[in-house]
Amino acid sequence: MTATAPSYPSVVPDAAPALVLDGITKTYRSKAGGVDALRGVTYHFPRGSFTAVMGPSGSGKSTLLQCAAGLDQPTTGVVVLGGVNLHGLSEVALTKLRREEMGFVFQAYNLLPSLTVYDNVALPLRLTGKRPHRNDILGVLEQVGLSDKVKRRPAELSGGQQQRVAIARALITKPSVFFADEPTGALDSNSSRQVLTLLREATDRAGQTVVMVTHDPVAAAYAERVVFLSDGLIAGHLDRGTPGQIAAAMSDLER
Ligand SMILES: Nc1ncnc2c1ncn2[C@@H]1O[C@H](COP(=O)(O)OP(=O)(O)OP(=O)(O)O)[C@@H](O)[C@H]1O
Repeated sequence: MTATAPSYPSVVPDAAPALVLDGITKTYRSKAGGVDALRGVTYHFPRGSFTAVMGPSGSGKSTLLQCAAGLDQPTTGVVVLGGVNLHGLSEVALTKLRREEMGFVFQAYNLLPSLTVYDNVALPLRLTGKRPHRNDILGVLEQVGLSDKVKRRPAELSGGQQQRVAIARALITKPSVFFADEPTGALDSNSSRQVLTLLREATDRAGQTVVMVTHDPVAAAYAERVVFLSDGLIAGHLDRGTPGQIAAAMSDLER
């Protein structure tokens, strides 16, 4: 891939972190025995930061994201998002928090095939009982460069365009934290660059926080910090690394 190096934010992160992981462990139990996917992860994600999470296959990246977003429960430890401790929240309260404060961008775009682009983007507002305003929907679609695709259905779009719809859908609720799991995994370099630039802008312009799991050092270089996981633990971090430096750090981990 040949993405150009991103610029970094002038935003100074607030003192209160957007997201806190405190002593997170996660053990999956199965008939074959337990798997310790996370073995004690403590990390503060500053407000307005863009953090990439990398690590070898099976190191616990997706598990970390799932626990941080309240999609799965840690075995022990605490997740605090925007000052709210997720532990002990009812499923209803957690769903509300997810819909209002979190945006999700996954490798599979998860758009509803029967809805138009416009209605896919309006959906999160409808789910929270808010009336979507046409100008707001058109505004985010313009932001992601899809003003001319409003009436299309997902199957009539390229992968990169579908992912940009998914980002518009995540942007519409103005979430404080974006969780992205391999958001460019299925995209070519040009589409990847567009998607990563949108995530970068969410932090730089709107002060939102992005946590992105990726295998791709070029994608990770859009973040100001890469946190490396190894065997369920944070093994270190790299600030403002180039793709080459990030790839070298990954090779060291995989040795
Ligand atoms: N539902 C599950 N049941 C049992 N074990 C699981 C489950 N989900 C994940 N694991 C195990 O937990 C560990 C961490 O998995 P996880 O998917 O978080 O890793 P990852 O770093 O995201 O991997 P990859 O890069 O391959 O996607 C692995 O050993 C995996 O096999």
